[in-house]
Amino acid sequence: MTDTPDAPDTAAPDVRPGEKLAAMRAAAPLVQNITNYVAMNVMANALLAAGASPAMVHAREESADFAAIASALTINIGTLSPEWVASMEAAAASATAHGKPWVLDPVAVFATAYRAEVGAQLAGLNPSLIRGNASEILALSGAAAGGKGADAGDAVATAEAGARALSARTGGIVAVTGPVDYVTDGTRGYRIANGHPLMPKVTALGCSLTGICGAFLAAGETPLEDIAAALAFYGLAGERAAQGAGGPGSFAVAFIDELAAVTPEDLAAGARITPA
Ligand SMILES: Nc1ncnc2c1ncn2[C@@H]1O[C@H](COP(=O)(O)OP(=O)(O)OP(=O)(O)O)[C@@H](O)[C@H]1O
Ligand SMILES: Cc1ncsc1CCO
Ligand SMILES: [Mg+2]
Repeated sequence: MTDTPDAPDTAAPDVRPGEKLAAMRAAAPLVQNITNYVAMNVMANALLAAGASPAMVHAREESADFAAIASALTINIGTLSPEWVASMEAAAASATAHGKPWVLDPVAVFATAYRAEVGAQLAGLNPSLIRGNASEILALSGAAAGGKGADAGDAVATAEAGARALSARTGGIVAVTGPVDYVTDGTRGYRIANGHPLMPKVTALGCSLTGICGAFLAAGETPLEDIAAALAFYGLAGERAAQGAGGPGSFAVAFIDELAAVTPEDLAAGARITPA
C-alpha cells in the first residue's frame, strides 16, 4: 500500500492522476499560448486557477524567443490570419528546437480550405499533442467530418481510429474530447469518462483545456498518462462546478473556482480513466 494520493487498484493504475496534478502545481509551468481572441481571457484564467502561469504571446517578432523560455507552447487556429500563421510556425519550430512540448488545437479545421491547409502544415511540425473535438480530429486525420464551426458534430468513438492514425503520422499524442474523451500514442490509449454536458455550452473551454494539457506536459514525464490525468482533472472540475450551477453563466464562474479547488486526493478518487 501507499500513502500517495493515488490508490494502486484503479482501472488505470499507471496514470496516477493525483500525483500528476500535484507535480503540475509544484512546477507552476510557464505556458505560452498563441490562441484565438475568444479564448484568451478564459484560457488565461483557467491556467491560473489550475496552478500554471499563462502568457498570451503571439507577435511574429517574439513568438520564437518566448517559446525558448516557456515550459510549454500551445497553438490554436480559432481566429486565424496569415501574420499569425508565420508566428505559429516560428514558435513551434523554436519549441521543438529547445525540447519544449507544444500542443496544437485545430479549431474548426474542417470548415475552410485555409484552415485545412494551416492545420495540416502545423500538424507536420511534430506537435507533442494534438487536442481537438471529434470532428476536428476526424478532419485532420483525412476523414469526412460533420462539425459546425467550433462545435463538434461527430461522436468521439468515430474518431478513435483516426486519432491513432494521426498519432502514428505526427509521432505525438492525440486527444479527442467530448462526452467521453480518448487519448492515444498510436498504440496505447485511455478513455476518460469525466465531464459534464454544460462544458460545451461555454465557449473556449476546449481551448482552455488545451492550455491545461500544455501545463501537464511541461511538468510530466510520461506524456500519454500526463494527458489522461489532465483530461480527468478538467472533467472532474466540470462535474463539481455543475452541482448547483443555474446554467452556462454561473457554471463558467464555478468551473474556474473548481479548477483551483480540486485537490490531488479529489482527483485520485474522482478520475474515471480506463485503458482503451
Ligand atoms: N457532452 C459532454 N459531456 C461531458 N463532458 C463534455 C461533453 N462535451 C464536452 N465535454 C468536455 O468538455 C471539455 C472540452 O471539450 P470539447 O470537446 O467541448 O472541446 P472543443 O469542442 O474544442 O471546445 P471549444 O472549441 O468550444 O473550446 C472536455 O473536458 C470534454 O471532456
Ligand atoms: C467561437 C469561436 N470562434 C472561433 S474560435 C472560437 C472559440 C471556441 O473554439
Ligand atoms: Mg475547440
